[in-house]
Amino acid sequence: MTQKIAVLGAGKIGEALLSGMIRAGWSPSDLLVTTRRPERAGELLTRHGVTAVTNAEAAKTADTLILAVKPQDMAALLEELAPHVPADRLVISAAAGVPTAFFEERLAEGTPVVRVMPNTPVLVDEGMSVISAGTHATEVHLARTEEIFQPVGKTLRVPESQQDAATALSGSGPAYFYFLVEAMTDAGILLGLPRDKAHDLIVQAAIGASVMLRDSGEHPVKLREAVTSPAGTTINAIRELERHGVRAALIAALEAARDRSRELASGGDE
Ligand SMILES: NC(=O)C1=CN([C@@H]2O[C@H](COP(=O)(O)OP(=O)(O)OC[C@H]3O[C@@H](n4cnc5c(N)ncnc54)[C@H](O)[C@@H]3O)[C@@H](O)[C@H]2O)C=CC1
Ligand SMILES: O=C(O)[C@@H]1CCC=N1
Repeated sequence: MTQKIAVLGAGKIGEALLSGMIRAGWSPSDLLVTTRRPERAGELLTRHGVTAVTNAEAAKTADTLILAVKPQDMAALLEELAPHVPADRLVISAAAGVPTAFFEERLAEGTPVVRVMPNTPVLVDEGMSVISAGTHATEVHLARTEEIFQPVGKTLRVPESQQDAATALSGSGPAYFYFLVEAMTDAGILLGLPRDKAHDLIVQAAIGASVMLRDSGEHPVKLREAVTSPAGTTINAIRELERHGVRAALIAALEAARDRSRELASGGDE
């Protein structure tokens, strides 16, 4: 069997994965992409040297298919693919919400399906890809999936019942941090700093805090306490964050993301 990998629906996350696989040493000649628009196929060829084919050709020639279209487009893609996917192909879905059963019902009996929730930091090899096996996916299929996703960050296996929560925390997670940086940069403007300086200060605080969280082994409460001097500046800010219900807002926000992931289980409602 060929060892080709095809990314079907090479948009933001599909291209991020593609670039990661090339950085990790996959030869562009062993990779295929499918796109809806010919201009997009041209862009991917120029940027990554990867050839675009039709979905049917990808299904016939690649041993691993990574489906990276929107949940709302997944039913149509599967309808197009199903007649061409032999049951020995590994089908990996990166779509939010859509359960492995959705694919299994539409593909040949016995097709191994793995559900993965990556996030955009795969672009800088700092992604997190949360992985769950479908009914027919074995250790071999999970290991193959990890081989693809580990070079672009970390991987974590979870039972599929935890994927909607993982999507809310990890798939969407980077967006919350960008939102916070944006809001804190606005605060810097209010305090009279030029925007570029405010941005640099907040980004470096975020990087420093992230590295300490990752490398110190300390609980975040301990790290925050070390910043919070008695009768100092930080505690005044923390009091305002608590007064404005930021903790509750974050809990509600992630719950809403989890709920949307659940709604997308049937391929979404557009
Ligand atoms: N953007 C993100 O941070 C993450 C996205 N995802 C998932 O990845 C999937 C894609 O999301 P994005 O990359 O953000 O969306 P996107 O809209 O950038 O990419 C989807 C691509 O699929 C193409 N497409 C649609 N139908 C097609 C078909 N039948 N054949 C070939 N190409 C087709 C579209 O033209 C588009 O380029 C979604 O299911 C999303 O839930 C998962 C984790 C993170
Ligand atoms: O917003 C979304 O639906 C996708 C899935 C996780 C991150 N982006």
